Amino acid sequence: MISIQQLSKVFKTNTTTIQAVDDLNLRIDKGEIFGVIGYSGAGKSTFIRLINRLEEPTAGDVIIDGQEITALSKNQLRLSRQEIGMIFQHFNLLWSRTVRENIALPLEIAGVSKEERISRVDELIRLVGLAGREDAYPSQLSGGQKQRVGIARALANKPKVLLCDEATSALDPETTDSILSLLVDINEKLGLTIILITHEMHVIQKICHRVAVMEGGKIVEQGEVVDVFSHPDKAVTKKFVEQVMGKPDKDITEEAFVQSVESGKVLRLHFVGETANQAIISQVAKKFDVEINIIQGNVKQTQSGAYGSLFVHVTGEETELEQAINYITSTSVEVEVKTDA
Ligand SMILES: Nc1ncnc2c1ncn2[C@@H]1O[C@H](COP(=O)(O)OP(=O)(O)OP(=O)(O)O)[C@@H](O)[C@H]1O
Repeated sequence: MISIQQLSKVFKTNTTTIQAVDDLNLRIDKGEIFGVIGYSGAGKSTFIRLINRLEEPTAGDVIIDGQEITALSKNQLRLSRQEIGMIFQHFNLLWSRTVRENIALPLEIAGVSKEERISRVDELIRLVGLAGREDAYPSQLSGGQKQRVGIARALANKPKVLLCDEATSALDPETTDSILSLLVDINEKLGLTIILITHEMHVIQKICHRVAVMEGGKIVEQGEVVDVFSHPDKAVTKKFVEQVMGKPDKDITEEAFVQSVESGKVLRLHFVGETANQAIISQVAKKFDVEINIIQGNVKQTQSGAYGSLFVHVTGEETELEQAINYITSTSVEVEVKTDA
């Protein structure tokens, strides 16, 4: 759906030259939720604004659904932008217009008839969960509601792509989650391709299929979210993974527990991908005559399955224990035996 080739942006001021985006290459599939994460100054905002040419590239190409965006004239670009919706951290709503009027604005600009506008706006209001608030002004809305208006407005012209520029950064955690769920819902219902930029790994974990990590204007690492979570390569990626997983578990309590058990086995079960969805613990407890105690665990759901580990103590007859471990190993859960008491 989107192909980005050797994309660069250099800002020149009187005193300095800043390479904000440096030779980016990326392919994003149709229907994908693709996240770009990076710290402040990494070049994320510049990158996302280059996609719809809110920022003009210094070099490189952006191709969306076969159309070379970077080759369009100003007039062609205006039309083409109707197919690229965008939402912003601070919503960018018109304060003098109601919810309904804000959502209708891009339809007015596109020359859609009044009758059609009314029915499209009604449909969008239902889609984003704003029924009952149609006639409110932005100043009367909560942050989450304002972003819902932003999303409805971005979707008004049925775009192929939705760009999200730190869309949840101004929201509290609970509202963030409700907006992220709405984005997943829209992605699934409409098959919309979504590109988002963020500095929060939680956002990536919750809704993205793939992620690219940006640093110094470059993409330093990219892949499926679970793969990046389980094998972060670069130091910057490891720090982002720690944001949601905490520091790698080398904690004293684990060692102390391993020392203290008198029978059974202490295992660490590693989940990467689909497996955590299979309720493996309850299956093992039902199939084999063993007791399983979960000592500690940290498993996060991502769009492409779960990632994390569980630290468990399993007790029972030796043969049952062995069969249980063999069974777990036969799934894609990785088993690490910490003790053999
Ligand atoms: N209009 C501009 N003129 C000059 N320099 C700019 C301009 N816009 C961005 N930059 C510089 O480009 C670099 C990348 O900025 P950008 O805003 O894209 O990063 P970011 O990862 O989105 O960070 P943040 O989340 O803080 O916005 C920074 O060094 C920034 O100062």
